[in-house]
Amino acid sequence: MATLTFPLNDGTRIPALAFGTGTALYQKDAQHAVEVAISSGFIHLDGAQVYGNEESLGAAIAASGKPRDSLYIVTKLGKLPQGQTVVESLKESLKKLNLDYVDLFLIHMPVHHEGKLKEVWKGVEETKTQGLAKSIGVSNFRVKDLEEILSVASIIPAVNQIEFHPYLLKWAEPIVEFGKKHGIVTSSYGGLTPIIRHQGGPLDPIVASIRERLEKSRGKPVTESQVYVKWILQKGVVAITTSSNEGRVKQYLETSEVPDLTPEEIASIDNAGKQIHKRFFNAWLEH
Ligand SMILES: NC(=O)C1=CN([C@@H]2O[C@H](COP(=O)(O)OP(=O)(O)OC[C@H]3O[C@@H](n4cnc5c(N)ncnc54)[C@H](O)[C@@H]3O)[C@@H](O)[C@H]2O)C=CC1
Ligand SMILES: O=CCc1c[nH]c2ccccc12
Repeated sequence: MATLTFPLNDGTRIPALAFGTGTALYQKDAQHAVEVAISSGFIHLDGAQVYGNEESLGAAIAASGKPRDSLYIVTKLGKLPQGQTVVESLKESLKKLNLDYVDLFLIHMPVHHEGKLKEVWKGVEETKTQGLAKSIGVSNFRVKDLEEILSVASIIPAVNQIEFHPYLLKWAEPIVEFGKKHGIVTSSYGGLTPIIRHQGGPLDPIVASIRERLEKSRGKPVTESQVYVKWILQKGVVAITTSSNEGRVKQYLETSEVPDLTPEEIASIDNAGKQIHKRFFNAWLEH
């Protein structure tokens, strides 16, 4: 089955389902997990400087034997050491990844660059101009952070990666809508939170019944995690998940075979999700 992709504002396309490397499951060594993900069919791999495992991501890419242009590799800029430029920082990452370019380069967190965000964005633009990154974007940006860089941007960010699940929808929806207005695709992490980090909430019976309906319609097993991934994708949001369990890796990819949720089902998840506000990453975003 063809990989679902979303168009970006720079003419490229981003694969809608991604495998993440920023988890305590792998810590400094994501090589095995990424090898399993690639051999299972993932092409979009989400890395970051702060994960401290770019070498192992690079080793898995090399071991896969896949042509470079068949994979979609992301890394994120961490705090910049005094005196280092953004271009120099990405070059260091590329060395660790053993790559000539990344497909997408993101500012990981605006709080890493207090008072210097505009300057840093200009540096990120330079990485694209030099061909070190095909696309550029941001992560954990609120509307006010996006507005700050848009005020100086020659290149509009292509992507904003944020925590996104129904229990954070009230917070995230205005960011997604702002992104749509400005041609910025939202990418999500933490999407399985209602299953793995906040069970027992109002979504549980609703998603259980949607899962059952989809399973009957598909004629093959459907899991609740696939329902959440479907919900994310049908909102036009990229879904980043991860697992060291091969069965779950394959299950994420099989989401493409699951029938669509109806507009009513999506609305029922939205409404139940909005009854609660839960954030599990980057607590500073609450302030
Ligand atoms: N930009 C940022 O600040 C952040 C980015 N990320 C990126 O997102 C990636 C995905 O991370 P998460 O959001 O934590 O992913 P997630 O919310 O999809 O959770 C993944 C975890 O859930 C487990 N899981 C999956 N299905 C399950 C099930 N049915 N029952 C029980 N457990 C199940 C997996 O084995 C894995 O441990 C990271 O690896 C990283 O690349 C993550 C956090 C912050
Ligand atoms: O990307 C966000 C979550 C994360 C995973 N590992 C680290 C290490 C340092 C900062 C954030 C994270």
